[in-house]
Amino acid sequence: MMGDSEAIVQSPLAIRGLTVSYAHRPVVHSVDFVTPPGSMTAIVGPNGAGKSTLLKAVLGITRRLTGEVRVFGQPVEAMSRHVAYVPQRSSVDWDFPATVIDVVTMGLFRDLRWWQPTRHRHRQRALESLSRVGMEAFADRQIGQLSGGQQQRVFLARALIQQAALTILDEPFAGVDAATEKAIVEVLKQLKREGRTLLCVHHDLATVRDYFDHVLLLNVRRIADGPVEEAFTAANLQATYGGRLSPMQLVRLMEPVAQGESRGE
Ligand SMILES: Nc1ncnc2c1ncn2[C@@H]1O[C@H](COP(=O)(O)OP(=O)(O)OP(=O)(O)O)[C@@H](O)[C@H]1O
Repeated sequence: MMGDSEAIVQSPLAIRGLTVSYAHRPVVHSVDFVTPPGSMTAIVGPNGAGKSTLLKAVLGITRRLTGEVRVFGQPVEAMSRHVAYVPQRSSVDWDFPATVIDVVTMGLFRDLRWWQPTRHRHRQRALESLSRVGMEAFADRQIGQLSGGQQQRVFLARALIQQAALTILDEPFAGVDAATEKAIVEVLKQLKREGRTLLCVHHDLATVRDYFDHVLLLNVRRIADGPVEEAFTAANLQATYGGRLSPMQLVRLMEPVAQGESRGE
């Protein structure tokens, strides 16, 4: 049986007592959460539940009021090269003049020195990442000329090039078509098969059980977390979403996914 401290050292992400406040109002309150290695976790909760804020606080983009974030037992600040981040597409200025390959190569910035020109080897790595998301042909395109789904694939390629142990994604399926969603899910599942850990803010409750093996239900506080079959229950969803989910929606969400069937298709 693994002790608490051992579990934290082995865990790609361990959060303890995390609180974030805006204007003295806690929007994330006293959250404890540990990801098992190689897991794929959905963070779900209603609008304004603090999901994006939690991710940003983990990454140090937003200031933590209290709490501790550890990556494989070390403070996250010392482990940033092992953590890749796919931000919300809407949070980025896509008019900024940059090509697709520029954006993907940015994923290597911790390996580059300012005096080093981007080497042929780096371009090759960027092209490999782009080919994993079906975007190799767009390498020299301006990012402002891409569709929403293509932008999302480019962001994913930027995370892939990092070969990080932990990848954090904020709504990677928002505003993408079914084909892109399927392509992204396949890439994420492949990362999981490689033993990498994924943590993903996700809005579509109907696909949680098909795409993810773990879930964190959040509404300012941690309502529940664990393997999907244990934590993604009608009672926990009710506690997280309150009256926003009808009894019929809850019943549908509890129906098992048929073997070989993907709810996302
Ligand atoms: N920079 C900010 N300054 C002040 N308040 C903020 C800021 N960012 C977020 N908030 C507030 O914090 C709360 C949590 O926001 P957050 O974006 O983390 O929620 P979310 O669960 O990701 O929501 P959604 O599902 O709508 O994306 C909201 O009430 C939001 O208005």
